[in-house]
Amino acid sequence: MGEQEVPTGRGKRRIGVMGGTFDPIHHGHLVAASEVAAQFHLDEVIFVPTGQPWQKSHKHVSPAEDRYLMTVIATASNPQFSVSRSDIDRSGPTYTIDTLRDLRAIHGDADLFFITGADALSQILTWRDADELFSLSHFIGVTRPGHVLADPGLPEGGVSLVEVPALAISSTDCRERVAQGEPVWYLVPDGVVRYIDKRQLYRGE
Ligand SMILES: Nc1ncnc2c1ncn2[C@@H]1O[C@H](COP(=O)(O)OP(=O)(O)OP(=O)(O)O)[C@@H](O)[C@H]1O
Ligand SMILES: O=C(O)c1ccc[n+]([C@@H]2O[C@H](COP(=O)([O-])O)[C@@H](O)[C@H]2O)c1
Repeated sequence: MGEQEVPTGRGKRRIGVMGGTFDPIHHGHLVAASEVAAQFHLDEVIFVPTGQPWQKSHKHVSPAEDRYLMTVIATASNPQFSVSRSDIDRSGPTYTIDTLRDLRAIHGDADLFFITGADALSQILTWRDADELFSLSHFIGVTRPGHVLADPGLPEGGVSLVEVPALAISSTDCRERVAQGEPVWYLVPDGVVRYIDKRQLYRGE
């Protein structure tokens, strides 16, 4: 495991921000957050489920409350992990610029590190107010099987590229497996398997 040098204020709290639709949250998300927390000496990682992910508006997305609760269940046992309702409680489409402004308002002068997989990172210049994003947070792009990890042209020093253990898991695949009656044990945390079953998520998709 590498140790990462990143620009930061001395003595400031270091907070990772893991945004995602988490429909459902899976071990790929959790391993990415855990690995970045270790490599970047983060004090905590806040998972932020999206409210209305506008770039997924053509797809069916499960109710925000279900995605929030699955994220809480998945992260509950790790004292470094917490979950924010910021995006699901804000009305309208979810933009990371708003997420980061909300977190900055709450966490004062902490250093923020927004974690994205290689696929999300490659799209980042299409995000709302992309130019301003990089003044609010450092960005960390992580490897993801099937995707090329590269700096998509962010301002100098705005992004770090990090290798994390490869888990070829996607939420899409998990949903399809449930719909077809196939197991998702060990792809998602046990409590999330139980929650999907209890709420009958993804059955008719
Ligand atoms: N297996 C994985 N390894 C590394 N990063 C991942 C992995 N799966 C998702 N991510 C990253 O986690 C963040 C949230 O992802 P998201 O909730 O959209 O999951 P997903 O599996 O990509 O979902 P879907 O298949 O529905 O698009 C994104 O930055 C994404 O790139
Ligand atoms: O800000 C934007 O315009 C924007 C566009 C697409 C995705 N994002 C964020 O990227 C993160 C991963 O998104 P997704 O759709 O891959 O689950 C999540 O925090 C989203 O809010 C943000």
